[in-house]
Amino acid sequence: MARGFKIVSQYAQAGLHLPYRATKQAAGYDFEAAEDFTLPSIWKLNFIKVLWQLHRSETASTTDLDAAAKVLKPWLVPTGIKAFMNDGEYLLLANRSSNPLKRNLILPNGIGVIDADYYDNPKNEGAIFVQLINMGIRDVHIKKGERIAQGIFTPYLTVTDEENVTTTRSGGFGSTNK
Ligand SMILES: O=c1ccn([C@H]2C[C@H](O)[C@@H](COP(=O)(O)OP(=O)(O)OP(=O)(O)O)O2)c(=O)[nH]1
Ligand SMILES: [Mg+2]
Repeated sequence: MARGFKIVSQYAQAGLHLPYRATKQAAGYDFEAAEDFTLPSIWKLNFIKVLWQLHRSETASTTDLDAAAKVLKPWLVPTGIKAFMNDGEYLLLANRSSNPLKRNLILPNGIGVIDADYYDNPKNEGAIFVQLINMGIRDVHIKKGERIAQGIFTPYLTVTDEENVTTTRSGGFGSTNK
C-alpha cells in the first residue's frame, strides 16, 4: 500500500516542494505552481470584439476567433509533481476555495481526475497540470511556489463482474483513444 508524490525529472533541480497538508485535518494536499505563470483575463478586448461581431451576426474573422479561442482556452499551470497511489484510488484535483473568491480563477473541468496509471506514463511522466481560467478583468500573475490547487486521494468503485479493462494509458488530456 503506497501513495505519495514525487517531483518529475524536468523539475528535479527547480527546488520544488512536494504537496503538503496545511493543517492536521486538511483533506487536500496543496500543490504549488512549478514556475511563474501569467493567466490572461478572459475578457481581453479581441474576445469582446469577437462576441460583439458574432452578436451583430457579422462574421468574425478566423484570426479574431482564433485569438478569442486562445484567450478562452484553459491554461495548464505546471505543478512539476506526479502522484502514485494504490489500485482503486485516484487523486481528485480540486480548486483552492480562495481561488474563485479572491482571484477569479476557476477550474474549467470542475475537478481534475488524476488516474493511478497516469504516473510515469510514457508521454509526460505523469506530470500533473492544473487547468485554470481567469474570469477576472485583470491578468493574474502566479508566482512559482504559490499554492494553486489541492489533491485529495480518493477511493473509487467499479461495476461488478466488469470484463477486464486492458487499455494502458499513454498520456493525459484526451490521450486514451478507444
Ligand atoms: O486537471 C487535470 C486533469 C487530468 N490530468 C491528467 C491526469 C489524468 O490521469 C489524465 C487524464 O485525465 P482525464 O481522464 O480526466 O481526461 P481525459 O480527457 O479522459 O483524458 P484521457 O483520455 O487521457 O483519460 O490527465 C491533469 O494533469 N490535470
Ligand atoms: Mg480519462
